[in-house]
Amino acid sequence: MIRALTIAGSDSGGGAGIQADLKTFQELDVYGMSAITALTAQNTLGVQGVFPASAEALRAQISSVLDDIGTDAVKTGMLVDEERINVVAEFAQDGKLPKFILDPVMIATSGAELLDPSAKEALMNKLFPYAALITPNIPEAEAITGIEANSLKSRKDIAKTILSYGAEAVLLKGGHEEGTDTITDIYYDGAEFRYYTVPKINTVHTHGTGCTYAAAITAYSAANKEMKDAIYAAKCFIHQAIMEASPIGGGDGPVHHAAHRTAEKPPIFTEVEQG
Ligand SMILES: Nc1ncnc2c1ncn2[C@@H]1O[C@H](COP(=O)(O)OP(=O)(O)OP(=O)(O)O)[C@@H](O)[C@H]1O
Ligand SMILES: Cc1ncc(COP(=O)(O)O)c(N)n1
Repeated sequence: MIRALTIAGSDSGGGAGIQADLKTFQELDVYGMSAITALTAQNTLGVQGVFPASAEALRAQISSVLDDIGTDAVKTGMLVDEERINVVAEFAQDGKLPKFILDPVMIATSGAELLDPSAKEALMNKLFPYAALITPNIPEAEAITGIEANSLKSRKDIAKTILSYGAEAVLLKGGHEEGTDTITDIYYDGAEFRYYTVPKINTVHTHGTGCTYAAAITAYSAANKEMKDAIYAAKCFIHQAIMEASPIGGGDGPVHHAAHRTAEKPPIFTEVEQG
């Protein structure tokens, strides 16, 4: 059985965070495990409360899972603050986080703060160097680098800057791009840029897209797909999940994690450029 561990926050509404990750792992036939960084009281309208797990509780969860079951890949999502980042960094420094997919979650779609802004440097300095892939969305990438993502050139500069912190690769997600008919995610690994372009789906039901996408990349990496192939397969999975997202609740509904079972394969245009 292929195994994957997610270290992230719990979304009581079931659309993002740990819940999205475990649903995605299950859909992709990967045995899912979790270490919870915080409970959030959350629904499709927003985040009503955040209740961090103690550093001790977080460390104990990760140790319990790794000491007995082990894992083939690890994903991180909401890490709350520097204290919890330090716990994850202990495991990273000990070489215990294989195929580490780091989703630098900072602010929820609804606007809620999921990472203390003063913890940004710790995330970059203590965890980025251990990541196989970092998956920022546009606002996160701008906050990390201080570069405005207003052109292709600036996006490529952002990818290069993030990679310079020591990760193996970066995937700059384009979901927040405005005024376009297509969305492009940009991959960079120091040797090449790879552009994954899809038609934009006209929907507000995108709660959990970032978590689900990174979880699918983690699942495919755990199953030994090369990173670029894992991203392509995950892109297909997330696109189908957004296409069939449901208007559950009164706000921005969650993506449909089981959509890949029945939905048609989306057109994904891939372009490669030496970098
Ligand atoms: N309207 C859309 N149509 C097609 N693909 C989309 C759409 N919105 C997001 N995506 C895709 O979903 C994935 C997640 O991208 P996004 O930039 O929204 O991440 P995120 O902001 O971290 O997600 P979240 O909404 O969970 O915070 C990317 O592959 C992106 O291209
Ligand atoms: C626990 C948790 N983790 C991550 C997100 C980000 O997801 P989104 O931006 O889709 O709200 C979230 N809302 N909640």
